[in-house]
Amino acid sequence: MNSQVIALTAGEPAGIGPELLVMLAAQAETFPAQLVAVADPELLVSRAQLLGLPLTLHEVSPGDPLPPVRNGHLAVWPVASVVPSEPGVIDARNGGHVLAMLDVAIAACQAGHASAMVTAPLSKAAVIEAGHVGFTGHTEYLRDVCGVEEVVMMLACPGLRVALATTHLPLREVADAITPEGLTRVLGILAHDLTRYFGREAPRIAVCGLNPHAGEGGHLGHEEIDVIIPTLEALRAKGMQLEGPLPADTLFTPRHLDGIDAVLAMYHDQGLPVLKYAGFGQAANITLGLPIVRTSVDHGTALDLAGTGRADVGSLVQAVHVAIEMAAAARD
Ligand SMILES: NC(=O)c1ccc[n+]([C@@H]2O[C@H](COP(=O)([O-])OP(=O)(O)OC[C@H]3O[C@@H](n4cnc5c(N)ncnc54)[C@H](O)[C@@H]3O)[C@@H](O)[C@H]2O)c1
Ligand SMILES: N[C@H](C(=O)O)[C@H](O)COP(=O)(O)O
Repeated sequence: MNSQVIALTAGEPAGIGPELLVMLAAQAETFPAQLVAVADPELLVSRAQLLGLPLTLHEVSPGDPLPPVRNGHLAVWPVASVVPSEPGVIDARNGGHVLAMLDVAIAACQAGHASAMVTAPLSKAAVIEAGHVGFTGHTEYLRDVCGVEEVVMMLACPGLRVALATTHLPLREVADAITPEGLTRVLGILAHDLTRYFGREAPRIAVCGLNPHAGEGGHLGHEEIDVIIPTLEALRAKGMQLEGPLPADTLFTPRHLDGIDAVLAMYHDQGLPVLKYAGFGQAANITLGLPIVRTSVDHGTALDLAGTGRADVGSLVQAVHVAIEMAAAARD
């Protein structure tokens, strides 16, 4: 009997999430933990039938005893979808269902029925169109439901960790969102959780500039001089090991990354393209700063692949392994 229980939310019903959960169930015995889907059981069964994959479901409630781990078997905490779902065709009426699965997984982690939650991809648009105006992603939703002021999105693949100073913001709003207070909170959470979950004592963090060539001494933007440099100096004075701000175009080269535990990028598409180029399919998305452990895949709903069986389960496998390692470290 494994002591860890990992709650897996199925994400957008029309996307690849449900079939990735079925693929994961096929290799359940390879994980040193019990996997529990938080999903619509009928949907999982229909995707398994469509792809010709083995699946026996065991419907239970959070806190109930779980069945023995066997390949092709999966425990499920049922959350019914609102309308039946066709692969690749989003129906926003299921947007609330997607959040309901998250709520069940979060509550299970908070109650100690799960050691961690791992999320399959959702469609932000579908959730917003279901009436959840202001929704921007799992990361911010978890922050709000867990009642913390700040969280940090970090994606990690073998050899590289990239965290973000700002997450799901229109590019036009990014510069104004980079403040001394925000950067201080983000760097504090990043350093703290690199130690707590990944054993990096006194972690070294390389920080990107915002502007081309880190502002070129103020000729190509002032955010480095006005905000980033003074914030890093203040944090260095308190003992944090910070490099930069460095020009983002050359920071992601082997010489600069040598000995660095994580890079802090200023915005989503400054850091994530590099990470996904380096490790798409074997990376995990990790939310730092939460009172619970949450990881996710490095990809989206891939509607073009849904129902084809061609989606790669690699990132979900990695996300589960990272969640198991983090939950074990948190328990120590
Ligand atoms: N964790 C999450 O919930 C998450 C993450 C990223 C994007 N999204 C959402 O997903 C939706 C689609 O986003 P997108 O088009 O930018 O990215 P996407 O990752 O869904 O697709 C980008 C490309 O990668 C391919 N791809 C994605 N996952 C794959 C897999 N497992 N195996 C093989 N190929 C794969 C797709 O076929 C597509 O060509 C958006 O609504 C976005 O917000 C959610
Ligand atoms: N920014 C993530 C990515 O590009 O992979 C993705 O949108 C998921 O974010 P959440 O985990 O906050 O939903």
